[in-house]
Amino acid sequence: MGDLAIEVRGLSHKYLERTIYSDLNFTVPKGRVVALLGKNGVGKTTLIKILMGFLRPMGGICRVLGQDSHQLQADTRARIGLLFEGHLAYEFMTIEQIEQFYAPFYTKWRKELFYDLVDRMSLSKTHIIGNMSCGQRSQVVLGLIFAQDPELMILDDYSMGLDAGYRHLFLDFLDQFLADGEKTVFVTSHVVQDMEELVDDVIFLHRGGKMLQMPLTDFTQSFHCYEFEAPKGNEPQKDTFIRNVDLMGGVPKLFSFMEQSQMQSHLDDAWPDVRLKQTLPMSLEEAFIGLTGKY
Ligand SMILES: Nc1ncnc2c1ncn2[C@@H]1O[C@H](COP(=O)(O)OP(=O)(O)OP(=O)(O)O)[C@@H](O)[C@H]1O
Repeated sequence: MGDLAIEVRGLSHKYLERTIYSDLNFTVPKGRVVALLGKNGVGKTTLIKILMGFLRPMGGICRVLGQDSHQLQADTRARIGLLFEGHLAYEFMTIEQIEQFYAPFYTKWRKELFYDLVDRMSLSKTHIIGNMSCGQRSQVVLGLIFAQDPELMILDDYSMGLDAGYRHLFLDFLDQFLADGEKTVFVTSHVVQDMEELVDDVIFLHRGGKMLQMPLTDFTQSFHCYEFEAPKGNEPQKDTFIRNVDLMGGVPKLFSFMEQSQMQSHLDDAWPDVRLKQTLPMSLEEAFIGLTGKY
């Protein structure tokens, strides 16, 4: 238990009649980098609200650094660096003022890390945050999070508004932050390709709360994309083993965790006119879409 940064057991939540999760279970061991991936609206931000105690779940257990998430003590919160929807509440402050405002709350405050990131924007320290671009504000927020030197970083869509250069700069900072192997990061992102270098485990969250958690390397090795041929109108459909079928783009493809020979046997039984042609290489983003669908 003491080795878990996040523990979610039997979690359920609803908005009116809409079930977001009915029995969500996963853990984030300390020292791991875990990405929560899912399509728009599956409940990623809701989960982060629950983890931080902003929202009380309707059922189940949610513990963060060993404490119930809706009863997190102030000293536990100070060990968590949170990026929440990329926004800053104190937009009337200047760069200098916000750094001075945050510093006393954190015992391990590292001012130099804040300025290391923020100085790269070549803005005066007296620049008011409310007058910055969306990406510049994100940069300030990220600087504030790194300066906290948190044990656990929870990042809800860190890429918001950052251009490709600043996004990669952030990833470099994150790499340094992770260097001692003791920090934990729980991240949601729509920039799936960034996750390839960064994360140890992925959690795919689907609509209605079904999920799949596995080491990223297991996912990339075991999830396959097959080109197939089938008589028109007799293409295979999704089932337990066929996770998705894509007929757009000229090359008909199906996606599955099954090896090619097993999948061909399955097709022989279920779709006798369908023949697999070859395994196609996939980027992580293509695999994500293959698993979750385009829409
Ligand atoms: N306070 C609320 N009241 C009613 N419905 C809500 C509320 N907050 C979120 N929802 C709905 O719950 C679902 C999950 O929302 P959430 O913001 O957690 O999704 P998400 O996975 O973070 O999406 P995105 O990737 O677009 O940021 C959405 O359908 C959303 O419309």
